[in-house]
Amino acid sequence: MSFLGKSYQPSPPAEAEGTKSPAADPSPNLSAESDGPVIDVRAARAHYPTSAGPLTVLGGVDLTVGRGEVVAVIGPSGCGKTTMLRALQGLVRVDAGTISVQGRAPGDRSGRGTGTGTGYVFQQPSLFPWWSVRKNIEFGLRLRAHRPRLDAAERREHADRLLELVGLAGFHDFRPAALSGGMQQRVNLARALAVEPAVLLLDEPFSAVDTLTRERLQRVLARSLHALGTAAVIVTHDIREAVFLADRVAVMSERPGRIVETFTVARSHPRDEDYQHGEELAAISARVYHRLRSSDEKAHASELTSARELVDFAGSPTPRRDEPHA
Ligand SMILES: Nc1ncnc2c1ncn2[C@@H]1O[C@H](COP(=O)(O)OP(=O)(O)OP(=O)(O)O)[C@@H](O)[C@H]1O
Repeated sequence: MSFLGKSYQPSPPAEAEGTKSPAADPSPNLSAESDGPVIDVRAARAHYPTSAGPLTVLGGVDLTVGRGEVVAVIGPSGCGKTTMLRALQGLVRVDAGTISVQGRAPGDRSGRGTGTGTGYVFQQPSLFPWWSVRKNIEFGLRLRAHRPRLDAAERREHADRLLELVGLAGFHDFRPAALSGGMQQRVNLARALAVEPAVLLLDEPFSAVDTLTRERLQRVLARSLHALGTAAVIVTHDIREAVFLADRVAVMSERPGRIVETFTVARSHPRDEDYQHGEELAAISARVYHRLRSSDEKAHASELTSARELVDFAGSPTPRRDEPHA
């Protein structure tokens, strides 16, 4: 895959690096398991215990994500998007239904000790402030438990290539505090990608930056995922962001959340700035918007009815004693 004038390739399977056979320890990106979906969620229900009793948050979520596929999840605030990502990490247990990530239970680190090959990027970058940018990324490389160990020179080279991939070539010696929020989020992304996860989970990753930086980061993310063949689930409130990044946009209902409709974004990658501001993206975004709006209206229909009744009631003049009753 050509990148910024150079060639970036994910690590070859273990055999090519001369240590283990790929069958014994396959790459998450290139494994023999790759026929099935990387994420398979079926009728998943989950709740949080609260002082007022159990709060059902996931109301039967169905979601599949194929190898290298990017799915954006969009839905009203509080509908359970973050909870779904937490369930994919094994941090929230489902009461009913099933979730598998790379054919295993979420968070299952048994077996080959490879984990589920899942990476995370959250709203706020979580970099080690006392380390340089390069060292932060090298930390991600050390987490590649399923890979042959890299020596110091290889780690450095990998880190620099990842920095180049996210458009930060030359910033390797900077400390995070010397970078803008958007640049820090790029480093965060590079560190998450360094693990070479089969799937990256992103929770509103760009909501803390200004519009132009956000759009730049969206392009960086889109081309990085595409270059590495990494599948991703991205939770966002921004419809255009969802459409720009995703192969499919899944719309979630009000809590208890479930996927009520999925839109396919047929446009191939790489997607550029023209696409980001073009009519095609606007048209799909409008369809997603209308779907969100119609489920919002349905969810609030009873509220609206009561509000209307209230207005009717308040609006109807109270008969005065001296007025004749109708
Ligand atoms: N640890 C918890 N204990 C109890 N309730 C929780 C907990 N975490 C979240 N909730 C509740 O679960 C519901 C779903 O929360 P979640 O964060 O998954 O929603 P969301 O769709 O990601 O929201 P937003 O878009 O606002 O970030 C909310 O009503 C929230 O108050």
